[in-house]
Amino acid sequence: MTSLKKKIVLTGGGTAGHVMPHIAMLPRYAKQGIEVHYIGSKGIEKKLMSSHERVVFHQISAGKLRRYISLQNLIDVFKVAWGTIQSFFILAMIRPQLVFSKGGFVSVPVAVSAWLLRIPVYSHESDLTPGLANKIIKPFAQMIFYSFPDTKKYLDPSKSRLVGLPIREDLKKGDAHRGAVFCGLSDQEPTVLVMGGSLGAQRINEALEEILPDLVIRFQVIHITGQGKGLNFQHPKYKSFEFVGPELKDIFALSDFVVSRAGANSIFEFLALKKPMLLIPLEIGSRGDQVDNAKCFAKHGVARVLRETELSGPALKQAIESLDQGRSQMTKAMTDSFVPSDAEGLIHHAFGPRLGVAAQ
Ligand SMILES: CC(=O)N[C@H]1[C@@H](OP(=O)(O)OP(=O)(O)OC[C@H]2O[C@@H](n3ccc(=O)[nH]c3=O)[C@H](O)[C@@H]2O)O[C@H](CO)[C@@H](O)[C@@H]1O
Repeated sequence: MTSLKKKIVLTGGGTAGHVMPHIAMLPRYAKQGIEVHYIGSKGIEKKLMSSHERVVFHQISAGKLRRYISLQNLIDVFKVAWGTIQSFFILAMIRPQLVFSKGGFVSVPVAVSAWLLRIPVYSHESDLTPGLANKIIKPFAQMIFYSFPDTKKYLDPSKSRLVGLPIREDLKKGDAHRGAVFCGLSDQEPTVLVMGGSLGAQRINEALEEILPDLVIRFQVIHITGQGKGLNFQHPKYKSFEFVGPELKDIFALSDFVVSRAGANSIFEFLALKKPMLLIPLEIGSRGDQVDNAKCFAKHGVARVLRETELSGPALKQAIESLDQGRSQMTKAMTDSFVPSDAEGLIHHAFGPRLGVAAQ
């Protein structure tokens, strides 16, 4: 029997990109008195959720959805099967009104178990083209929400809805001075932030290393390198981090523009904060989702793109200088955003009836 308490189960993981939109939604659930559970693996989702006291985290075994032949795939079949059994019993115990999946390999066993238990499954696609997890989840889901208007053509119109990408509200409250103090830099000098998504990007780091001695003549450089991918470069105008937690909002506020991978969360955050961006989408060894994300932003004049296959020190330097010159034009183009600016509609119009939340 379904209890009367409003409960939601969240799932998704593997990289921060599959967790951040859930974090963005947490204050909204709290405001509505909704009890939040998270089913995930021992990976990044556990780490990121552990600082949120109101979320009950349930760890399951997870495998990876690989697109190539590997012995590891066989082992992972058993891990996924065990993860499905674990999810089934966890969901049977919680009996939430719905499961909300953000994709990533851990979400598939949770969605399948929810479907077996007749618990409605909703999913959200961050990227322009649907990822493997969402493709698998599609038949089990009541509705797939999406971020980019162009995603519409990949989904069934009666079972999908454009809502944008939930951004952490907190990111809009950054302070440049606080950012400068945190980085040991000045808040009066032009500053560029270089980041390679939540995992860092070795190729971007290498190209940057080549041009750093030149770049710091003109700019302060903040570099988010990714775990274990730091450089041996020291300069008073260069500051690097492996990963940044709550201080990221202040770093964003301090930065005049950004050089980044084209992960959906990152680029929607830059758009919301009106940060001009040079995107170097992950291309080599990827399904190409970031290439599509970047192309779409470039088409709307809110990003410039440097292809990974053309990436080199000199190409990066030239692209940064050219972006610096075209910054104000890009900021102007960001004023009329081509996507919904927030995802309030998600909770009120989509989940609302299930969770007993009135539309506002
Ligand atoms: C290698 C890989 O599979 N990448 C995928 C992954 O990227 P990735 O996990 O890098 O995802 P995104 O760039 O979308 O999001 C990264 C998130 O981490 C945050 N952040 C980053 C660095 C940091 O120091 N602190 C911090 O909080 C960013 O602000 C952002 O919210 O998910 C994205 C969204 O589905 C996809 O588009 C990417 O293709």
